[in-house]
Amino acid sequence: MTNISIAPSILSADFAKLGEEVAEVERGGADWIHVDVMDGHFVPNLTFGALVMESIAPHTKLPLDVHLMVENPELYVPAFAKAGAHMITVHAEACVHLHRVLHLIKEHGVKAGVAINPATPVSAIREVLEDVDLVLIMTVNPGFGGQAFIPGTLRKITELREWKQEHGIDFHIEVDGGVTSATAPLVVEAGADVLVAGSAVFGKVDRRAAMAEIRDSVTLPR
Ligand SMILES: O=C(CO)[C@@H](O)[C@H](O)COP(=O)(O)O
Ligand SMILES: [Fe+2]
Repeated sequence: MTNISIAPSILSADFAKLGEEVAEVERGGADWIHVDVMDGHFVPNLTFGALVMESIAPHTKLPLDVHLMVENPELYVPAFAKAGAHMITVHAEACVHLHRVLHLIKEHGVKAGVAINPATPVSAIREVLEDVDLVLIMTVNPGFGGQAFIPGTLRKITELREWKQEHGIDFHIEVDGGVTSATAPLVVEAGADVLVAGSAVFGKVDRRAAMAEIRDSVTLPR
C-alpha cells in the first residue's frame, strides 16, 4: 500500500500561537504542515504572507507545503522559497504561464505543485504533469476551512492515478478540503497519497487522536 501523508492545514489553527500549534501536530504524528496563503482576490478570504511563514518555520522540522491561493503567484515564489517552503503549489486557474511558474518554483530549489478547483478538469493541467512533483485536487471550493467534501472530485483523483500508471511517471496526489476519517478512505482508494486536513485536526482538542483516526481510517481493514 502507498505511504499516506497527513498535512494539517494551519488555516484552522489558533493564529495567536502558530508556532506552538505546528509543534503540537508534529509531535502528534503529522507528516507535512500545510500553509494556506490567500490574497482576497483569487479567493474571498485573506490569510498571511511569507513573513508569517518564516516565523513559523523554526518551530517545526516538517516540510512546509505552501498552497498559494493568490493571483500572480510568481510574484511571491521567491519570498516563500526564502522563508523555508519545501513545496509550493500554484493554482492552474491563477496562472497565464503555468509552465513558466512551475519552473520558476524549481529554479528556487523548491518542489513544484499545481492545484485545480472542483470545476477545473484534469485536462487543464495535462500538459504540465511531467513538470510537477505534486497535483493538488481541491475537494472544496478554495477560500475557507470546514466546508463539505465534494464527491464529484473523486473521479479526477482516479483519472490522475490512471494517468500516472499509463505514463509511468510519479507525483504526489494531494487532496484538500473536507477530509475526515469518513472521506479519507474514499480519496485514498481513488489514488490520493497526501491528505490535507484543517478542521478535522485543529478543530479537535486532541490533535494526535484526530490524526490517528484519519490514518486508521485508511490503513486498518474496514
Ligand atoms: O486550502 C484550503 C481551503 O481553501 C484548505 O487547506 C483548508 O484549510 C482545508 O480545511 P478543511 O476543509 O480540512 O477544514
Ligand atoms: Fe489548502
